Amino acid sequence: MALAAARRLLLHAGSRLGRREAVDGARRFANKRVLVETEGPAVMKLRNPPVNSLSLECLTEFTISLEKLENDKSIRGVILTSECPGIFSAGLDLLEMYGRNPAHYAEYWKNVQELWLRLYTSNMILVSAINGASPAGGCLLALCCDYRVMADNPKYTIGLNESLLGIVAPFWFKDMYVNTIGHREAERALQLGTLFSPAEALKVGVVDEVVPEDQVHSKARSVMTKWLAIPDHSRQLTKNMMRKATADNLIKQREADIQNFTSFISKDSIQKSLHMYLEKLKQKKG
Ligand SMILES: CCCCC/C=C\C/C=C\CCC/C=C/C(=O)SCCNC(=O)CCNC(=O)[C@H](O)C(C)(C)COP(=O)(O)OP(=O)(O)OC[C@H]1O[C@@H](n2cnc3c(N)ncnc32)[C@H](O)[C@@H]1OP(=O)(O)O
Repeated sequence: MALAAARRLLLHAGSRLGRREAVDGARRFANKRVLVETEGPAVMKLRNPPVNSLSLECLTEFTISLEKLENDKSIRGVILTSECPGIFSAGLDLLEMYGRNPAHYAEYWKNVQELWLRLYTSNMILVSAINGASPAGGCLLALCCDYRVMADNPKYTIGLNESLLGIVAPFWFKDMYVNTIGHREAERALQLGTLFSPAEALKVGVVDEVVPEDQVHSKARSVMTKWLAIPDHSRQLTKNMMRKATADNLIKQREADIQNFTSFISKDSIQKSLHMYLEKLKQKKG
């Protein structure tokens, strides 16, 4: 209930802000964690420092921004990128999955599902400009896009690394990985929790193109121009034909998937794994 109210408030605030900035001629709208520019090809920038982790608030704002763009019939495509230097997204927020209660886990997972379904089945053209590290949920965001351009910086890695955390990527993460890189590569990468360098990601097909870091946005724009030249109706029907079965697989068992996640993540052994992983992240600094 509280989240629904927050969502209504954000939508309302978002549209007020959108109107005001449009009057200023700025053609953009924003909430705290997501900035959307609609001048030229629309660009959606995640800005949830330090690492663009997908907290509940961030997921909510992301979903609302996407909804607003979907409702604007003049917007046919969106470039998804990050405002946090060196990080595309660190994925799901570990602090939403650690040390909370089952009701919180259920609420969080419902929102993860919601964002995924919206992104994966969007009628808009989605191009990701991957300008930093993109593990797990960060990779998931990129995989939802129709085309992925990644910055050529060996420090940036991408992949579904859940098994390294002692957790398991759910079946719909797995399905999308299989759809993108094929069964054998997905099986190996999921078990090993592989984080691919840009060159490896290109080779295996996790990304479509790797370009020098200073060209990642211009390349994403030129890709968008090419895709915008295709008639919407035929492209959308084709996209739907390719993705519907995967999305439907979650839609028909959303509630069971929430229950699965909640009981899995609540286990003492899984909480212990997450604790150790969080400690490792802290120690890396010291
Ligand atoms: C058969 C049964 C099956 C049942 C299955 C059912 C359901 C499925 C169950 C679970 C599915 C869960 C799916 C999970 C998906 C995810 O996305 S999990 C998150 C994975 N993400 C990561 O592993 C990334 C971890 N982070 C990093 O590697 C690095 O932070 C970095 C992104 C490369 C950035 O490095 P750097 O710039 O050096 O920054 P720091 O490491 O110093 O980090 C800064 C602070 O940010 C905190 N942080 C980092 N990542 C996260 C995160 N994902 N969530 C929350 N917080 C994060 C980090 O701890 C630092 O915090 P402090 O400053 O120390 O407080």
